[in-house]
Amino acid sequence: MNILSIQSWVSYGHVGNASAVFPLQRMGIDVWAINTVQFSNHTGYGKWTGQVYTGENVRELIDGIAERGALERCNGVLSGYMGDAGIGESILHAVARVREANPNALYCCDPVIGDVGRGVFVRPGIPEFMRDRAVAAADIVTPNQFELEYLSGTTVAHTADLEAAIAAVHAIGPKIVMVTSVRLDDTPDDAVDIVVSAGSGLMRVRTPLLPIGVNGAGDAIAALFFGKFLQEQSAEAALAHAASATHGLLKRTAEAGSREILTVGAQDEFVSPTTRFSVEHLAK
Ligand SMILES: Nc1ncnc2c1ncn2[C@@H]1O[C@H](COP(=O)(O)OP(=O)(O)O)[C@@H](O)[C@H]1O
Ligand SMILES: Cc1ncc(COP(=O)(O)O)c(C=O)c1O
Repeated sequence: MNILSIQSWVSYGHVGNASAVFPLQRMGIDVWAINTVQFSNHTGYGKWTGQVYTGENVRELIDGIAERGALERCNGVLSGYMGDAGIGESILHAVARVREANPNALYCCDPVIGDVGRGVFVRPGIPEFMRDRAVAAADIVTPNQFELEYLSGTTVAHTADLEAAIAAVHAIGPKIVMVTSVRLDDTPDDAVDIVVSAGSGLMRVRTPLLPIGVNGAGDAIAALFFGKFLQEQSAEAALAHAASATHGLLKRTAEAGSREILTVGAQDEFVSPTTRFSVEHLAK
């Protein structure tokens, strides 16, 4: 199994490819990583050093891999934090080239735009590119609740709003939608939900809310979901695994009092999560 993963790189800590690549490798998946930026650390610290790559930089790596004749063995493309809107076209170029070489390959787009606490944290043009181009090309999308509201142009407070917003995203193209960090008006104060729609009703995993705020969990959960989906061809199995593994990772991170997620220290969670949460099928 091979995944082409196009997202950010940080030297210190774990977001983007530095959060996604190792969990996938630990699951036995080979990852061909292309970095959209190389930063010292994630932008949640407020300060960082490093470079944002151009669309051309990203494109030449894709074309270089294609020249090796490898794309027919690529099972999926995963994209995340873009750095600059100009990189978007190169990601779609990658998706087109991979689909040409392997018509069964899937594209999973994590539409990294922002979150409830920080608002939009990407450069101008990226939110619009995600909404108008990337999501339309994707088979699977993994927005958090804030990003779901942006993509659907709606506000999500009740279950009916969530259903309508997810339906609006399906209408753009993706057959599978995973919404992370779902907190509705009836969500218990001590819980956080992950909701997946794969065509026939909503599936939900509810986990305890931990007393931490970290970056990179969204990148990990998208990778875990996509990897498991490609391995098992089951959205339910992918949801159960991704939610359980991410919870295990964050529980260990909270216990250690770490500002960075314990991608290496908690690696067993990516294979055998300590607590396996079950999937509920929500009634219509
Ligand atoms: N404080 C927390 N307590 C429990 N789970 C969390 C917490 N923060 C994140 N998670 C888990 O990680 C998932 C992804 O995190 P999220 O913050 O939504 O990612 P993103 O980076 O895309 O905003 C959430 O759906 C949830 O399962
Ligand atoms: C460089 C970089 N990549 C990716 C992300 C996305 O992180 P998260 O998984 O928390 O959405 C961030 C968020 O700050 C970032 O700074």
